[in-house]
Formats: sequence, C-alpha cells, structure tokens
Amino acid sequence: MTVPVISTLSRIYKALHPPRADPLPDSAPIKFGILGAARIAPIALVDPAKCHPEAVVLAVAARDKTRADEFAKKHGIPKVYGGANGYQELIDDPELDAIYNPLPNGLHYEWTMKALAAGKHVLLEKPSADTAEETRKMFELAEQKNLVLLEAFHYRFHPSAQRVKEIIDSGELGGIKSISAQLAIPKGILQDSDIRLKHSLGGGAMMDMGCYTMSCIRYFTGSDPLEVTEAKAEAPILKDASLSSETALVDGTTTAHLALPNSISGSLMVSFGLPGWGPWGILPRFPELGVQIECEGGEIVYFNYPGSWAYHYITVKTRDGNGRKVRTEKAYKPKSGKGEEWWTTYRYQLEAFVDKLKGRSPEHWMSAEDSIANIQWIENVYTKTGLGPRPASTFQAA
Ligand SMILES: NC(=O)C1=CN([C@@H]2O[C@H](COP(=O)(O)OP(=O)(O)OC[C@H]3O[C@@H](n4cnc5c(N)ncnc54)[C@H](OP(=O)(O)O)[C@@H]3O)[C@@H](O)[C@H]2O)C=CC1
Ligand SMILES: O=C1OC[C@@H](O)[C@H](O)[C@H]1O
Repeated sequence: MTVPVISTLSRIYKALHPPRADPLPDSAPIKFGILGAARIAPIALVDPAKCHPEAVVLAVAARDKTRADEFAKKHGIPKVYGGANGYQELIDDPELDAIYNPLPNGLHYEWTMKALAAGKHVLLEKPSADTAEETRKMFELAEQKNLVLLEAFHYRFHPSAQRVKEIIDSGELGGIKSISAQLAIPKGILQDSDIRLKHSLGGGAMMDMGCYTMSCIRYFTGSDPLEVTEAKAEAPILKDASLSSETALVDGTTTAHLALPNSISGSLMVSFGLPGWGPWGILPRFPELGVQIECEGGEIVYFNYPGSWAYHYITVKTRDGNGRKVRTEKAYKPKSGKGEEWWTTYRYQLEAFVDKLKGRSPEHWMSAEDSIANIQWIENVYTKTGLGPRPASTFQAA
C-alpha cells in the first residue's frame, strides 16, 4: 500500500512541477499567446509548454493590465497586453503562432473567430462555444484559412481514455448495452461570481461538466445519440438565488437519458452542488467522476476520467461460462508512442496540438465534426430540459 501511495504522490508532484525541456536546435518552438489570466491556463498550457521542447508561452493578455503583469511575472511570460484592446493586440502580435482561448464559454466564438481571422492557430477551451452553429462557423473559418483549431478535450488524449476505448473496441466484453457518465462536485465550491453560473457567459452545469459526459458517451460508444429521451435540470445553486432570468436559466444539476444506436442507453448526471450527507447533510460528498459501461459480457468502470493524469483506475469485470473475473488496469503511459507516466492530460493534448502544427500526424485528435456534434447534443439536452440552449454570441464575423 505504501509504495503505490508514494509513487502516486511523486507522479503528481512531477506532473505539477515538470522538468524543463530544452528547445530543439532544428525546430523552432510554437509561440503561444493566452487570452485572459484564466485560472485554468497554468495547468492547461503554461506548465505543459515548459516541458515541451517545441512550445513556449510568449504572451498573455488580461482586461486589467496589472492582472496580466502579475500573471506574466508569476509564470515567466515575457510579453504582456492589457486594457480594453489587450486581447486584440495579443491576437495581432506577429510573433505568435497560436492562441490559447480559456475565456468564458460565451466568449469562445468571438475571440476564436478573431484569432483565426488574424491567422493564428487556436487551442480552444471546452465547450467549444454556446451553440453548434457557432462551432461549425469556427471550424469552417479554420479550414478556409488552413489553420489548426482544437477543442481542448484533454481527457481524450490520455492513455487511460484510449485504453478504455481499446478494451471496448477489442470486443472482449461484447457489445455495449448501456453507458453512464457523471461529473459532479459538492456544493459550496463555486463562488456566486463564477463564470459557470452566468447564463450570459454560457454558464450551466450541462455546459461546463456536461460537455465531458456527453463527449465520453459519444467517444466510448463511437456514435451520436439518436434522441434525448428525458432531461431534467434542477435549480441554480447560487446562495442569493433571486429568480432573475439570468439566474433561473443556469442549471446547477442536470440529468439526462439518451437513446443511442444498437439499443444502447446512455445517461449522464452533472452537478455543481452535490448535497452533503449524514446528520443535517453536513458531511461533504466525494466528487462523482466516473464512467460505467455495461456490456453483453461484462462491465467497465473508469474512475476519474477528467483528472486521470493524477489518479484513475479502470476496473474490468468479465462474465463467461467459467464465472466472473475482475481486473484493474491503469494507463499513465501508452504501450507504444510518446508519453511519460507523469504527463498530464494537458501535456498529452499539447503534444498532439504541436504535432499537428508541425505537420506531423498526432497519435490522437478530435475532429471538427466531433466538436460540432458534441455541442449540438448539449443544446438538445438543454432544449429537452426546457431551459433552452445558451445564448448565441452577438458577435458578427466580418
Ligand atoms: N480543460 C479543463 O480542464 C478546464 C477548462 N475550463 C474552461 O476554461 C474556461 C475558463 O475557465 P476558468 O479558467 O475556470 O475561468 P476564469 O474565470 O478563471 O477565467 C476566465 C477568464 O476570462 C476572462 N474574461 C473575459 N471576459 C470576462 C467576463 N465578462 N467575465 C469573466 N471573465 C472574463 C478573464 O480574463 P482577464 O484575466 O482578462 O480578466 C478570466 O481570466 C472555460 O471555458 C472553462 O469551461 C475550466 C476549467 C478546467
Ligand atoms: O473543465 C472542467 O473540468 C473540471 C470541472 O470541475 C470544471 O468545472 C470544468 O470547467
């Protein structure tokens, strides 16, 4: 027991404090600029770039210049843009090759379109945009301009997600009968001011977390749903929940049932506010981070798909004439191909993004069609709940 705990902790430590990679003498690094001093940016791009020999974060922009300066100083980023035109100045910087867009969901479309228009490749945070139509337009522009656009579904790039897919596709367990995915955190974690709770910024649990569950269901079954058969959104979790329309349209918890081809049933549950348990509900609940796949000849439980780099397990239960067998697998490093045990999901994702920009074939990718279908089915869930899709951007592309 002691050894696995120590090896897990040392892997997590190394993932969060990655060794610096020296630049390659014969391959210029891809120079990234970051839109906004977002909380996700350090783990999703700054740290992965430090340990990638062909990536460097050269610039950051924030609405408030002081905030941009502080972020740049803390993360060793040489160039800073700030103020009302800061985002546009960053995008127009001729030294940059690629833009990382971790803005609130409702701003993904506008700033990705602007970045592509300025000739920059874009690594775009999930969910791609507020609507499928916006997502389609972004990918069309990227294609027209021969630029790379990737929705940052980092979990997909991790060997553990690929191992689960490999087990399913091997046919070892027979066809899938049902799949269920959850992503939920205990109540009290999000501040009322969080972008996830603002309808006008594309907030809502189905957007923020549901995009993962929808993506997992579609990826592991290898198909799009046929129908959202049932969907229910529960009240917002804001402490001062006045029922203004902005607040009332943000789902704190959503559950949905999906019909998929081959009579597969899918279900998802996402929440920003799992209630406590025990006396008066004072004991905090553990986050729900799993995918369960029931097949004709057994079952797979994949725990912690969004944070698989830190810790995960894949339990495979098989049933055959000889009874039941259970095995547990872990996959921090691919059996073949590039990767290290300590690489985060984001580091694997960056490897693929840089490979694509360098004209190499990434080992894994997420296609435009995949991103468009994912947000379309999120919209379909919202429609079924009665809340309706998130508001389309008012930005008009030139
Ligand atoms: N891949 C992953 O694991 C994760 C992805 N995400 C995604 O990343 C994105 C950002 O999430 P997160 O980092 O948690 O969010 P933050 O609130 O920390 O960052 C959002 C950034 O958007 C900028 N911004 C611009 N306009 C507004 C506005 N009107 N209101 C608020 N912020 C604004 C702010 O930049 P400025 O500094 O200029 O003020 C801020 O830094 C989301 O799309 C989210 O879904 C989030 C967490 C995990
Ligand atoms: O991308 C994300 O991953 C983890 C979640 O807790 C978070 O809200 C989301 O933005």
